[in-house]
Order: sequence, then structure tokens, then C-alpha cells
Amino acid sequence: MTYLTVDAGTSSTKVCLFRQDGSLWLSRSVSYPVDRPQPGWAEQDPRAWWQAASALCRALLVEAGNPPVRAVSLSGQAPLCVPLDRHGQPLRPAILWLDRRAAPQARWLQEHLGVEEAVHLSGNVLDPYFGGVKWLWFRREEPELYARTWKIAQAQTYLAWHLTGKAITDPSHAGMCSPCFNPQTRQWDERICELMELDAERLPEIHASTEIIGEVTRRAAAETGLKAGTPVVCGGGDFACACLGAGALNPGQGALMLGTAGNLLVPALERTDPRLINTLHVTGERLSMGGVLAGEVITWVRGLFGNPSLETLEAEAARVPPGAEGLLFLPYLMGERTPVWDAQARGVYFGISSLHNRGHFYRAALEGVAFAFREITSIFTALGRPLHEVIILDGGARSPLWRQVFADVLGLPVRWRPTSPGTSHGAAFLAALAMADASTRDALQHWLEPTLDVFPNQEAQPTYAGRFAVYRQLYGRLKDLF
Ligand SMILES: Nc1ncnc2c1ncn2[C@@H]1O[C@H](COP(=O)(O)OP(=O)(O)O)[C@@H](O)[C@H]1O
Ligand SMILES: O=C(CO)[C@@H](O)[C@H](O)COP(=O)(O)O
Repeated sequence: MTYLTVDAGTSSTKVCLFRQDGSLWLSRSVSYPVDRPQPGWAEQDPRAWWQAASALCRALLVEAGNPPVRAVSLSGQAPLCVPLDRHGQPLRPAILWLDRRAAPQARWLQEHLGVEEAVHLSGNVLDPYFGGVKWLWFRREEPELYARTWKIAQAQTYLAWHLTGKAITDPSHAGMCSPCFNPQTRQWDERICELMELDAERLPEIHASTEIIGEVTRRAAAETGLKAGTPVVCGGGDFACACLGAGALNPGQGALMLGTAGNLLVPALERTDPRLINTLHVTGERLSMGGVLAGEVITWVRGLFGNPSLETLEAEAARVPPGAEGLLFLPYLMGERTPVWDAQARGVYFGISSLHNRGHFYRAALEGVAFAFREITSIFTALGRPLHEVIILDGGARSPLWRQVFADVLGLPVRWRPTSPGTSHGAAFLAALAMADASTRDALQHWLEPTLDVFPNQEAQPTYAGRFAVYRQLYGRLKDLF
């Protein structure tokens, strides 16, 4: 028996096949672009997710010799605006989590709902990043399309619809759709939807992440090679599945997910803080995270230099000393979320001199993302939950230099599981829980391989402390100029 996972990420869709003991059997992905029709906008064709998912399922099942699949589990990027018509067809390109076009709608909500009330009700500030704010842009700016909308989906909803014909989501996704979700009732907040003149009927049903939401239909079976009737498990946001898949279960542990986005995730905080993103975990408890731009920064810097290989860039950056000889990078290429919540902010290379070469620019980019996370670790410390270690996972975690930079900048051990598929591992474990093959979260420990660890290099600490002090001041001094 196997579990099959589908993860619709920002840069690619990944399909993985796991054995029932949790070990990875096969994993494949198909990449697609992010479209940027205007500055600050980011869109994607949702059909690319299903085309990739169905083709990968077929290929993987053939490659594995068509093993029985016990359940399929889903994860995806969020929060998005993906309006679907009655036939499940996308009415426009998906508005991605990266997209900050809804700044005027965030301002309208600040005036008519108020930030304090939004934080009180949903745990989160009012920013164009959040799903509900994006939905308000859609309803106001594209009323004809809104009138034809059956459901406003997430990537997970869209995959689930193709597999089962049902439009669902889960609390980890819904919590990112502030201010339209109430974490107390774990349902859409109808009062706020009414204020926004948004019809709550057009939102997907919320199910627990470990719930079986349906079965693979005959049509989906023909498209994917899965057997009709295979159970489909709800799953969760890629960030929440990453936190589970990292095995970050104990106080003092944080999961550092490095996809296009970077998320530093901590479950079960006693109190939330609006500088962070606050949602619910796939396990049902609270989940708080710092969210910054990560892999997108790498893709961008590579592109600037004509797309040399990551190995070449990494080797050049490794020859540059910690602190990049005075070159500092603010990674706010698409505005920034935590902790500054500023859609207008932009990236900055600061302190450029004629000494600096490509290796310096690459190293400064790696260090800039790590500094952004050091701001987040200091918030967790202030909340009484200091981190003692981070477990790093997903695309960017494959970089040995970045793992060392994180250890040095955060001053924490950085642990990594080389063969774990990160986010998808968490989604697969949700399938095991849903099928009652695992009964408690502790069973996850048996699924996870030992970590490969890096520790802070003491010699780098004074340099990074000094550079972080400058990093912290930079945004404050520049923010009125963006
Ligand atoms: N060796 C590496 N060093 C740094 N970044 C990397 C490396 N390998 C992949 N990445 C980054 O990881 C991201 C892809 O990770 P992935 O987990 O697949 O993301 P997503 O879920 O957003 O599709 C890309 O943005 C890429 O730049
Ligand atoms: O916005 C968030 C949460 O901070 C992201 O986790 C998105 O869900 C995108 O994830 P990736 O596609 O980068 O993995």
C-alpha cells in the first residue's frame, strides 16, 4: 500500500509516492512560471496545476508498477483568489499569495472594519497578502466574473474539485483568508463577509485536514491512472504540511520552510502576535509564522546574472567572508509581509563598492533572507517561545551554504533531512492519520530519518550581530521613500 501526495507550489507541482512506513518511494515535479502583468501583481494559470498533477500521477504510477494507493492527500500554496464557475473552470488567472494589488481594499477594510477589530476576530492585520482582502479586490474590480463565480478556491480546492468533484478547504488555508475566517468558530465569518458584500456561499466548505473529503471519480481516474474510489484526504496549506513534515512538535523547535516563500513556523503559541501570520495548524492547534520572500530571491539574483548554475553561484559566494564585505540586502522584492507588513517596500542592495562581484551579491542575498528570519526569531523570543533549533526543509534547504548562513545568523543549530520531501511528507502523514494507519502525532517520529546538522560558527557571530543591527535600521530609514 502507498500514499500519494499532490502539492501545488508556486514554482512547481510535485507528486510523491510514499510507502506505508512513511519512506519516500518516488517523487517528480513539473515547473511553471509566475506571470507578472504589473508591478506588485503575481498570477498563475490554475490549469497548470491540474495538468501537472494528472500527468505526474500517471507517470509515477506506471513507473512504480501500479501499486495500490491507500489514499491521496493534498497541499498547496496559499492564500489565493481562484474563482471557479459551476463547472469548476477558472474564470481568470489565480491571484497568488505574492500579489499585493489589493492595497486599496486593505485600506477600505482598515477604515470600515478597523485593524484592531480584524486582529481581535481573525488574529491577523489587514494586508493585501491575505485571502479575504484579495477576494474583495476581485468582487469590486471584476463584478461580471464575480457574478459567474461558483466558488472562490485555493490551489488545494482546485485539485480536490478535479479529483472528487467537491469544493473544499481546511482551517490552515481558511486562516490565511483573513478577515473572512473566524478561528474561534473555525468557520467563515458571515458578518465580515456581509460587510464586504461577499457571499459566504461562494466559499469552499471547511473540513479538517485529516478528513476524507471524497473519492477519486471515474473521470479523475481516467486522467490520473488512480483507481476510481480511492479516498482523497483534505490535507492543508503547504506551510502547515511543511511544519508537520519537519517534525517540529516540541516547544523550542521551529520549521524553516524554504520554497518560493520562506516561512518560519511555530505551532501552539499561547498568544498570537499580529506582526506574524496566524492561522490554524493541520493538527488543529494554533500555527504562527514569519513569512518572507526566500527562493524567489534566489531565482531573481540568478536571473540578473544570466542564470548561472546554483553550484557556481554557491561556490563563488562561499569564497566571500560572512557579512559579504559590507554588502547588505533587504529582500523585499514584492513588498514584505512579516514583520513590516508593507506592500510598497522594495528590495535594496546597500553598501555596494567596486570590490563587490557576483559572489558578494549572491552571498548578500542569502544573508538578507536569513536576517529577515532573525527578526522573526526575536519575535518568538519576545512571545516567550525562544527557539532552540530550526528544522529546515524544501527547495532552498538543499543549499549547504544557506544552511550554514542560517545557523550563523540565527545563532541556532539548523537540522535538515536530506531525503525528506518536506511539505509532502507532512501531507502523506495526514493521509496516514485519516486512514487510521497512525493514531497519534508521535508516530511521525518513525517516519523521519535522522537529521544532518550544522551549528553556528562562533567566529562569524560578531560580524553578523553588527550587520543585523544595520539591517534592522535600513527599512526604518527607507520606508517613507519607497
Ligand atoms: N540549491 C539551492 N539553493 C538555493 N535555493 C534553491 C536551491 N534549490 C532550490 N532553490 C529554491 O527553492 C525554490 C523552490 O523550492 P520549492 O520547495 O519547490 O518551492 P515552491 O513550493 O515554491 O514551488 C526556488 O525558488 C529555488 O530558487
Ligand atoms: O504564503 C505562504 C505562507 O507564508 C506560502 O507558504 C505560500 O503557500 C507559498 O508557498 P511555496 O509555494 O513557496 O512553497
